[in-house]
Amino acid sequence: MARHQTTERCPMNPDPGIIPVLDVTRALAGDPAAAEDTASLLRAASEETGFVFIRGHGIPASKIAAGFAAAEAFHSLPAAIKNHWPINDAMEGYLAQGGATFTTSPDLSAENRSDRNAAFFIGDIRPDGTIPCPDIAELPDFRPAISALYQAFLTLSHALLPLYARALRLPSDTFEPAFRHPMTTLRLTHYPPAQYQPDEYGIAPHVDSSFITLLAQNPVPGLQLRLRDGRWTDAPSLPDTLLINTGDMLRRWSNDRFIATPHRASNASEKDRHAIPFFFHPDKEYRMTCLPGCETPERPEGYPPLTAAEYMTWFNRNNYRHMAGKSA
Ligand SMILES: O=C(O)CCC(=O)C(=O)O
Ligand SMILES: [Fe+2]
Repeated sequence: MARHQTTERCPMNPDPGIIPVLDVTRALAGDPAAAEDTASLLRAASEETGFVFIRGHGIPASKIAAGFAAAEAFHSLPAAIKNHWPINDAMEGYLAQGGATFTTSPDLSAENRSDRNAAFFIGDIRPDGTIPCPDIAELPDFRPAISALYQAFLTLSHALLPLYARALRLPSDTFEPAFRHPMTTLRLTHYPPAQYQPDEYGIAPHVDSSFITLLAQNPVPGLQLRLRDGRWTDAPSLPDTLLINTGDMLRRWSNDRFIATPHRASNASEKDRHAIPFFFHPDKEYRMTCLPGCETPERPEGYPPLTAAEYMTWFNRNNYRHMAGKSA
């Protein structure tokens, strides 16, 4: 089997080459040489860009299309129906436009306007293995389509863990004990066409709390990343790929070796933008202590050990208005 792998330039990106495109087909099929090559490309992407498109991820296009169809149908329902599942303290349910503004850090989000998106959040898998996606009488396809997509994202996230371990030059099974009952959220986000005011966004600048986030986008682009030099650049919606980014937990756990790149999204088009991110976090009680090899003389250990749950409490309090002042 050929060992050589390349990252492609991204043809639709106005700043070409910023987000590498990585074909993970052979690595996920278990070819060890391909896994090493893929891991080293993932290392470069995680150290420099924090975002990478992946191809060959194995999730059928039809499953993703069915997920988007279900998400679009949900967001088209009357508000009175959507509000049957109001967002709760576990961050599950429907958050209408106006409910959230990301304020992760003042240098990312000094403004105070509400984000111009509406979102439906499906949270952690229950102890009996159920995906907590409601049955919606008006939309019989909703639960099956969304549960299937959730499951596919979860399976893929687990499959990527050995590559992330190798990318950090650690044994392939390093992350297994941390992801036995991962905290996971699937978010169905709708960015309607809108006239944006200055300092107003579809989703304001932020970093994700996750270990990694997997993102599916409909064909309407709108995501932007802040590069290391401070410039913002557009990310395209690239067909047949998923976009993966490093979240803040992996950044912290790797002692800043892998970067969590600030990003934001808006919809300046006349079409509806839909995005479906899947946030993959370690087990609640798993204590993240600086990963081996991430402590160097130039970069001495900077972060005290913290459980994933402790981190999430901090993150949610700082990022969602309805959680302000609440304890976990
Ligand atoms: O809409 C997008 O493309 C990205 C959304 C995002 O960054 C998020 O939900 O955390
Ligand atoms: Fe994000």
